[in-house]
Amino acid sequence: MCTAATYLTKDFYMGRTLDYEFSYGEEIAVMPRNYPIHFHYAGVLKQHYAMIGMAHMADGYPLYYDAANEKGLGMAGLNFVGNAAYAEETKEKENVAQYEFIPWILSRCATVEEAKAALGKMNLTGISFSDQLPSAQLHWIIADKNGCIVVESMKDGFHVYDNPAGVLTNNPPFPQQMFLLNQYRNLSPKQPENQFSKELPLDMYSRGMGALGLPGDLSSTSRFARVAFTKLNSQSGDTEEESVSQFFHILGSVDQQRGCCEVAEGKYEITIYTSCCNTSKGIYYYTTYENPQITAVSMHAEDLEGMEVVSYPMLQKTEIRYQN
Ligand SMILES: C[C@H](CCC(=O)NCCS(=O)(=O)O)[C@H]1CC[C@H]2[C@@H]3CC[C@@H]4C[C@H](O)CC[C@]4(C)[C@H]3C[C@H](O)[C@]12C
Repeated sequence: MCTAATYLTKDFYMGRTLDYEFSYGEEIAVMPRNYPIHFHYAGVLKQHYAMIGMAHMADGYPLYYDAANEKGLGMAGLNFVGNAAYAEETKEKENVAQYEFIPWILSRCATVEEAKAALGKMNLTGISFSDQLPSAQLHWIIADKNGCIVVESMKDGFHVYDNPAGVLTNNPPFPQQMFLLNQYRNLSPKQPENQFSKELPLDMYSRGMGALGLPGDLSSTSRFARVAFTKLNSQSGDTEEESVSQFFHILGSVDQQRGCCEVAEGKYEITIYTSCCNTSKGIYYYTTYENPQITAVSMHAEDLEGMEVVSYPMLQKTEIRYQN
């Protein structure tokens, strides 16, 4: 499972959790403007926007899971197993392999509006990167400070939806996830009035009762509702520290602790990493399961006129700061 969210304060933030029972070995990868991107169909793109994100490095080529470019546009791929279906190659449109979808968009689009236009011209195919890395069944969230969309390639076609909630998890398809929020329209961060019955003197025995009924489990529909509620009611200051801290709290609402989601005998899904990218400033913050201390990689600390991808393995060891 995975969960993604956007957050706007003075800057625009976007991030995700990556939940799984094993890691593909991912690193924070900065792709400078002159790194030649070899697209499967479209040939080599020699110059493009620089980007930063989490990627599996395959012989120097970054297979991005989530990233943002220097213009402030962000994009993340989340599992969409059983529903994702890619198209066959076509002559009518520009073909893009699913594994290169993120760099294809982020290399050329500065905004969600531009991304929407680019999506209209492309055809997403299911071709694999390699035999070892078969095609992943994903759907994507694309966002900037002015808007957010979801892209779902399914048997019944290629869908682009506006995403007013600015969140995404996994199955079912996005319109159904949004529909299910109707069930929770009564939830509130405020203390609820007794609407149940005038006959009963029902007591407000606790704080936080306004959101009673918000599901607490780890299913993708429950995580969708929980992270939407948390994000949309979120209050924070707008400094970098306050925004980043708040963002990690938002995704903290869907954090997966080892032991609570058994996917096979003795195998547990956990939140491998949580990211928060300040897409306005090109700073990628992350925590890992074993290292809850926030660590950052800044795109602008690298030579963005360079030609090679620079990548940093995630720091996995907790550093506890003793005060005495
Ligand atoms: C496993 C992850 C989703 C985790 C998740 O959601 N787990 C819950 C399962 S469930 O939702 O409950 O069913 C996904 C998210 C992004 C993916 C990579 C994208 C680039 C690249 C694409 C290539 O084609 C194949 C290899 C590749 C490295 C991909 C590997 C893997 O597929 C990644 C990590």
